[in-house]
Amino acid sequence: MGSPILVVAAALIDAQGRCLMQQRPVGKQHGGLWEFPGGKVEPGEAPADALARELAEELGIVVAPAALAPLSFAVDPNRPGAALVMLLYRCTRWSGVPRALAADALRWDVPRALADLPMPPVDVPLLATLQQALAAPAPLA
Ligand SMILES: Nc1nc2c([nH]c(=O)n2[C@@H]2O[C@H](COP(=O)(O)OP(=O)(O)OP(=O)(O)O)[C@@H](O)[C@H]2O)c(=O)[nH]1
Repeated sequence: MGSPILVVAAALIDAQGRCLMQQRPVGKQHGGLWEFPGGKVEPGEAPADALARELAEELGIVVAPAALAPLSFAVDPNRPGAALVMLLYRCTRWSGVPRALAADALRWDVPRALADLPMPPVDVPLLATLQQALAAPAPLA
């Protein structure tokens, strides 16, 4: 197996505790499935910088890398050649209104409802972790 592919993704959470998922365009790998916005880390790029770049490209929003809080990670070994490692960050602060610049559709909903959507296998445990994190009492500031 070669080097893992590193993918960064964001759980954008609004004031009502809803999370944003986007639908991958039909024709791409995982086309039609619902995923967290994000993408591959480029060589030499810090993960949070890569995610801020992807969120600007895909949603047209501005996010400070410091506003991206690591939440969890998961490994998708279900690929030829190399495993995919996905780092999920939680984010509650951004500027702009997310638009579907790279996806077929966007959807805001509570994690419990999003779990019914078809999604890539690596997203399933990450969404479950997010659901638990949002259900837990808020940490002391
Ligand atoms: N952004 C994102 N990608 C995911 C998720 N789950 C998951 O398996 N992936 C996979 O991780 C990879 C993300 O890379 P990407 O979004 O830059 O891929 P891409 O095909 O759009 O870009 P590329 O054409 O430049 O390779 C894809 O293979 C995608 O299917 C997820 O929740 N969010």
